[in-house]
Amino acid sequence: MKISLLQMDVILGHPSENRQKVEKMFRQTIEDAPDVIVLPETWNTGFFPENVKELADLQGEPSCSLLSELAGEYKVNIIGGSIADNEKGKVYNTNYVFDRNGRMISKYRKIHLFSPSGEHNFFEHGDEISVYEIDGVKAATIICYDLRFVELVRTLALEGIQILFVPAEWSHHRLEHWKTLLKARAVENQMFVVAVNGVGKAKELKFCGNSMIIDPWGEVVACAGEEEGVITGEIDLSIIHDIRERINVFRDRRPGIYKI
Ligand SMILES: NC(=O)CCC(=O)C(=O)O
Repeated sequence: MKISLLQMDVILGHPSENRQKVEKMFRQTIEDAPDVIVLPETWNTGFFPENVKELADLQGEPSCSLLSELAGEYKVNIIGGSIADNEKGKVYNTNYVFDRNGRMISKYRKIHLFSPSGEHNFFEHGDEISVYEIDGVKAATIICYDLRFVELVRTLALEGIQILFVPAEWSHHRLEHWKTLLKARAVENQMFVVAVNGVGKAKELKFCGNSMIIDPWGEVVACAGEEEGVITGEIDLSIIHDIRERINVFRDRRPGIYKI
């Protein structure tokens, strides 16, 4: 499976420019013939302007129509990063996923809002996980700060996912946390982790890029720098079977002892 990561410099507070940018980057990327294209967090508004409620999409529109059309036209799966999404006056940080026919197959709302930036004062949190299949492979999306919650990712692993997608707008101050936590989630859950971060700045906040694909052994398959651009990597899903044969942590777990 070939996966392309759109590492964007999202323009804070300018959704229509960001949609144009996504379309342009997407059309460049498609020349690599990927099976899956992944976007970063809040790529419509940026993370996040004070007037996010006014700028947010209305129940996914117009961003969902754009992604659905691109997915259908180019017959490619799209993990739509996340968008600020206004539903009945409440704003959610929402991931939508589209299959090769342009059909929406998953909707996930960020469960853990990043309180140090006051995200909880502007957004509502989601309450549900969403597991989906792309080309027959079980996968799920979590969003940025969700990465710190080991319980959430283990829950998804126990649902049988093989690929975890992580759109983000992660701060440069915590670049080492980003790299370490992505690797840890891949190794401890014996799955692929595909993480797409932003670059550039939103006011004082600088994002660290370093979008990457990590295999279940913790090896980095592809990694971006700190500039806007696209990276593509190929993953071999048979590695999962191999590692679980050799070190079967799912068989050896002792859930009766754990408090979570
Ligand atoms: N957008 C976010 O959720 C930011 C999370 C972050 O930077 C972190 O350190 O966690």
